[in-house]
Amino acid sequence: MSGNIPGRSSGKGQKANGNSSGREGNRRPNSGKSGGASRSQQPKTSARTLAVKVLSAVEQDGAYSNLELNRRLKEADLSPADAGLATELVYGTIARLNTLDYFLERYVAKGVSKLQPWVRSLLRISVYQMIYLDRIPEHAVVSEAVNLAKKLGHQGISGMVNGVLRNMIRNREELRIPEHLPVAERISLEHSHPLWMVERWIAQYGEETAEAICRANNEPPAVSVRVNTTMTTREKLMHEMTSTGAVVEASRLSSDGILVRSGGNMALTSWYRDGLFSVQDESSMLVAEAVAPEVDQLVLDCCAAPGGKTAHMAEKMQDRGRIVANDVHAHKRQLILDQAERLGLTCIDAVTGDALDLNERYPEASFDRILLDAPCSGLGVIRRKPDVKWTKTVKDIEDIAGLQRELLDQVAPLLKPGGILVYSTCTIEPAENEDMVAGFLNRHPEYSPAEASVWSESETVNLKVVNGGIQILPQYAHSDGFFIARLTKTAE
Ligand SMILES: C[S@@+](CC[C@H](N)C(=O)[O-])C[C@H]1O[C@@H](n2cnc3c(N)ncnc32)[C@H](O)[C@@H]1O
Repeated sequence: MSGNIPGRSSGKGQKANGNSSGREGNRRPNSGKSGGASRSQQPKTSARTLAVKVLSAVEQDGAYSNLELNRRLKEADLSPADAGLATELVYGTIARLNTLDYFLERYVAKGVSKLQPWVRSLLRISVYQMIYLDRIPEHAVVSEAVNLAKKLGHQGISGMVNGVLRNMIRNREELRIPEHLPVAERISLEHSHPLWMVERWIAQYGEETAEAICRANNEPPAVSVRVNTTMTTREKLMHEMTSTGAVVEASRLSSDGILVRSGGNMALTSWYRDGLFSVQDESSMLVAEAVAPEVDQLVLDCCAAPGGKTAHMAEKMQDRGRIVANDVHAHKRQLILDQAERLGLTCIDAVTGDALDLNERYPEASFDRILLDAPCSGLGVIRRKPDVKWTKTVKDIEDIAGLQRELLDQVAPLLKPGGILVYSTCTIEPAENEDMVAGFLNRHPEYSPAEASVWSESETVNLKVVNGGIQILPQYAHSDGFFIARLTKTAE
């Protein structure tokens, strides 16, 4: 027998029903002051019922877990603690899916895949609580599951659920990953990632780094905010936050970033409403730092929505100059405009169109800076979006790399000689990152890596810069996995 399955640190040792979702950041729903003004009557549903319904909809209807969860939380009017538990159960169960099924498979006579989706979800959330949330007593897990099975199904199903869970508790010693598995299989089960992904990362990064990536992907993401430097300074804002009891520290990655160790849901604060900051991951803040736009410059943001990095660049330009913020989806234009308005930024011109056609809309050598924050496989943000692990395929990576290559080629002529082109992704896949940039530099001899001094202010100084690019892995600074390359066009 090998060692215990690593538990989620956020879940261990907290009070039952504590708001422990741990997955903070911009997707955490209904935490902080939420919960509804009047909960004098019984809530319409329980945390576990809600979690089962969300997970079943994700599996059966292909619903997005965050959207489905937010929608149901809004309808349900749960207490903040129960909303936190429902959130933890949904994201935790998705994050640990293959490991939970591995254990369940031995105890479900007809096989996990033959169960009705809601029964499968109920068993999964129950085993998740047993293994990863030791604050909830096992007898409570079983009785909650049995009651829920009676409510949603019938006597036969509740009997089966009772039998499976009690049997697992009786044989708790067996809820371990066996020793002597091939290394990729062990990592896949211990850290709950698909085998193909683990094998791919071992081939690309080696065993030790691949395991560290997988381990980091199960950590709760940190909460960080980016100061709107057109309105205040990091020091002033940190001082204000601290004076209200929040625990904050300066980001060591970005000079505009603040890490919020505790302080509730930042998106519900008056500072956020008044535009003093935006909620953003630290790695992602480094993208605008790499662009380093200057006052009065003309900047093109090719794939801009929802506009986080556009706004950061506008702040860096002290809102002077012009940023063309383009996105292919018409409905996302409003997201960019809303951000700009909240942050009091007026230099952003939000436009709709395919970035592959930008070179038909603008003359060659128009822009001082170009940002291509490309659509990507998203394998750097698994902590925030665990579904990505189970939905992405090798084919998706190949397809998106094809689009990235075309996008780069199409926007390249639009940069002025001497200008800066930044290419970034929130993935850790070399085919979309360093290999993509190496290929681009081969096809475009007019481009070369730009000087890398922009990185020297931050902790990224220790990262290897290859072809003008840095690869941040999620375990380096406990921020999102990101790739950022900074290229320049020579005069000819
Ligand atoms: C990684 S996100 C950009 C995030 C954004 N830079 C930010 O910081 O908020 C990629 C964006 O590319 C857009 N997109 C995808 N394909 C595109 C295309 N062919 N042309 C323009 N935008 C595209 C998507 O709608 C998505 O909003």
